Amino acid sequence: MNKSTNIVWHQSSVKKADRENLNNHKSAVLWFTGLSGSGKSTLSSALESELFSIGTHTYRLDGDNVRHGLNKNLGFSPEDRTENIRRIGEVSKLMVDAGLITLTAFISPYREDRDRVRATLAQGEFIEIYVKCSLDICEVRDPKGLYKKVRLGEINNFTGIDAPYEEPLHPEIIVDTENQTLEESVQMIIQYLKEMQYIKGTS
Ligand SMILES: Nc1ncnc2c1ncn2[C@@H]1O[C@H](COP(=O)(O)OS(=O)(=O)O)[C@@H](OP(=O)(O)O)[C@H]1O
Ligand SMILES: Nc1ncnc2c1ncn2[C@@H]1O[C@H](COP(=O)(O)OP(=O)(O)O)[C@@H](O)[C@H]1O
Repeated sequence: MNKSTNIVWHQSSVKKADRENLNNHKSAVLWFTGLSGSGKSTLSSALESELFSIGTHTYRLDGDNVRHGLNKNLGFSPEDRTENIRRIGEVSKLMVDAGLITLTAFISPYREDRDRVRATLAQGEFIEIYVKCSLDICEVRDPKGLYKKVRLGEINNFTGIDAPYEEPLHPEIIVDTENQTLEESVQMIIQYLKEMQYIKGTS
């Protein structure tokens, strides 16, 4: 709902296309989604390093980090998760407008919320990457000890346990972190970005 009235959109004289030309690559959001422990942070971080090393302008937004600041007033109820993703979507849109390849690492469990972000961006600017990993393996990995806390009854509404995760139906990319190495997943995404001409490169 828009509470503001009497507001008028102001066009910038420097356009997204100008920034993309200057950067020598397109801008887009790489939207990583998956269970806690599936590998969103690890993979998006490794990919950002790789993109940075080949001269790409990037920025990465990560669930835990954003919840320390911009979204510190939000919890894990369905409504708060929806608002979390809405805000991240808006921030991502600004970053795409700024010419960046933006990487986001949020569970983003609801299909409708992800699709809403997709709908705010232009065709091809939202690249959904499903970081696929079974709940069993995520729980074995338990990088932050959160699943252990869930089993001890210390955390409620945990995604995959007592809160839903809706798998993407038609993601642009699926990485299977149970069966692919980190490097294989990074290269798979780099390959996609080259093939679809977001970044320059052979193939
Ligand atoms: N109840 C519950 N459910 C899921 N996750 C929880 C919960 N409580 C805390 N955490 C920690 O918060 C991180 C998820 O935040 P997100 O902003 O990505 O979540 S969401 O997209 O709004 O669902 C998540 O980070 P990742 O493990 O990196 O996914 C957890 O570290
Ligand atoms: N192929 C892989 N890809 C990504 N992470 C992996 C892989 N194999 C094992 N891991 C491990 O799984 C854990 C994933 O944790 P993290 O990246 O924080 O997940 P998320 O951000 O989705 O919660 C890390 O400890 C990482 O080292």
